[in-house]
Amino acid sequence: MTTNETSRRPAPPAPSGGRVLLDAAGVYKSYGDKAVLKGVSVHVRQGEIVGLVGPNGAGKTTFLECVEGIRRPDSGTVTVSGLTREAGPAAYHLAFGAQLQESSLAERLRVGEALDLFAGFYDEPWDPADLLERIGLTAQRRVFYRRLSGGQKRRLTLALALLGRPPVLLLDEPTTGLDPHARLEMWGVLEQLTGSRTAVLLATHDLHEAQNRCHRVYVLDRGRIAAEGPVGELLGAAGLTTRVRLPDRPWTQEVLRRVPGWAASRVVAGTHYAYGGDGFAEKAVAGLRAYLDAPPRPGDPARDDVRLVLAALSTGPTDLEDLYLTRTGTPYERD
Ligand SMILES: Nc1ncnc2c1ncn2[C@@H]1O[C@H](COP(=O)(O)OP(=O)(O)OP(=O)(O)O)[C@@H](O)[C@H]1O
Repeated sequence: MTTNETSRRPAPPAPSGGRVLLDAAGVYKSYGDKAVLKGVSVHVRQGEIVGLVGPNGAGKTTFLECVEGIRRPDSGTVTVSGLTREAGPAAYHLAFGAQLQESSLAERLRVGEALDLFAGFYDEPWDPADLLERIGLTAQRRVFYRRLSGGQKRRLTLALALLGRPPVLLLDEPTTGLDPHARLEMWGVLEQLTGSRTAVLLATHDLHEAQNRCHRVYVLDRGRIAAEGPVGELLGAAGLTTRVRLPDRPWTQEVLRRVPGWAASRVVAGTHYAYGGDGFAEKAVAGLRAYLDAPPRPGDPARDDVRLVLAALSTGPTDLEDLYLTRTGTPYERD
């Protein structure tokens, strides 16, 4: 009657004991009278890949731009590799490599020329030919920038961010627009190149990547950090280890919140997602079946409707998407 969904893939173990290479504390930023960052604190250690996730407009790019020195925070401190922007642009920009959400190069610059040009900014750059090989763009070495596909452009801008062998890497949606092969290659390159040396902070909308590839995540919502930590720990601490997915009805919220272990619900496009701790799914299904077996009482949902809901119901372990749905946006509300 009900479907059991696939199991959760564990997040990689976090490296321990690395130095904090990126330390942002209490960052506030407004555009005019619109407060976008409201006291954001984020740190990333050497060897850590940390995800920054959150809805459109949450402030992820603004935060990265504050770290990159493109924007000046109204208050708060940002230290990258022990430096603040007061060190001056030349010194500060050597402390990190950045791939912006959108960037573009001269249209008639060839891939190889771009790498040679940017390599000139650093004392000990990555060997451009080696980097091209690792990033999978050797065949495009003589191709004009304007002739590259969107995914190839993303790879090139990642290569440019890596060129100075930076201790900190800041990436704004690095895999957006990449096909599945290119995504895997990008992650392979990142994990291989960063090793235990680099601290990586990346903003992404791909929650599965954030969960499977990042040691920790920060969930940013409307300018505030709504959750922070390794995904598995966050789900356990919030009592959100089990998900029940079913069609939403006028009665579902009332019924489910009485089930022992219920922690949260969201309704998205007519589907009700209810979350709870271990064993919640079995209790929720048993609670619904009880309506079919017991004598009907006034106010109970119609049996036929309960049958339909049970037939469409599925259960499974939660993942970052569930944490995201319960920690961002507006809480459960009936229309
Ligand atoms: N230069 C600007 N001037 C005024 N408002 C801005 C500016 N840049 C961004 N904003 C606003 O600040 C808020 C946060 O934007 P930001 O781009 O940081 O969010 P985001 O989390 O990166 O979003 P997305 O996931 O859509 O990329 C949005 O409401 C946006 O409209």
